[in-house]
Amino acid sequence: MNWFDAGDAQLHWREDGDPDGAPVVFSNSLGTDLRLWDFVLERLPKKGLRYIRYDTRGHGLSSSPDGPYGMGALITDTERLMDHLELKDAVFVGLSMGGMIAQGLAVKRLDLIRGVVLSNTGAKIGNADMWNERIDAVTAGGIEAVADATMERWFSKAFHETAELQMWRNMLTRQSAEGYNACMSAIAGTDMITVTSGLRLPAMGIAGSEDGSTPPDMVRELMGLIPGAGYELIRKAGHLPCVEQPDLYAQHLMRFLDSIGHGTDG
Ligand SMILES: O=C(O)CCC(=O)CC(=O)O
Repeated sequence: MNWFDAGDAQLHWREDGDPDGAPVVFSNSLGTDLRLWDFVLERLPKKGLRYIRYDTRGHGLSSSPDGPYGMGALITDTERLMDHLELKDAVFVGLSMGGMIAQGLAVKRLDLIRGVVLSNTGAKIGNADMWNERIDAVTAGGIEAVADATMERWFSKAFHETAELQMWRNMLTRQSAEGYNACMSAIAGTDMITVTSGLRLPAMGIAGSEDGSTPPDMVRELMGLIPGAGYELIRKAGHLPCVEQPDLYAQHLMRFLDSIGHGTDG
């Protein structure tokens, strides 16, 4: 178990794979912790690549400083963790909120980032009314109050028939309500359209055909901002295709890494 003091937040992080390998950093979505990536990591090679993941502040085992947060704080946490671990030229895989962190970090510290996978995310997600409504609901009734609706957005119809759904619902409802709300404020205040349009780096988007949070059109539009970016649509998956379709997710990720020689170019 690893714990890093990022200043006003303490971050829980984990490392897998080859300690001497090329770094791949994973960043989670709202309401999840670093276990989000378990199924994908099981399918990735043990040699040549070093996998780093962490719990965003307000989530998992990381601390939950008083909110609201700005996206800048979430980006700075990640920057500090990567500096602490002396990571350079990493491929950064960010899902939803994690994808916003990826965009901001690439704009701020391109030296840290060799390429980005922007999964189930956008340059801007939702609008102020939508986020304020959800923050109010959680303030009044806790995360439980929004959990069923969230499962509808996160997972495909078929996944709702599985017993596993309850596990992910538990992950959501066991997050800190204060941390969850504080991160919603960060997303609500984020619009990356202008800055992401200036990014020039290898990039791939991943969307889920049944994503009720960040639908395929939103991801396609985002990838249209970055010249040369790839785009993959994963069918039979909602907002978390790394959970529902980990084989395909790992295959797309490996294809992207291979296409830029990450982990194979010495
Ligand atoms: O998943 C995220 O990081 C933000 C997008 C969202 O609202 C997810 C959800 O529907 O709960």
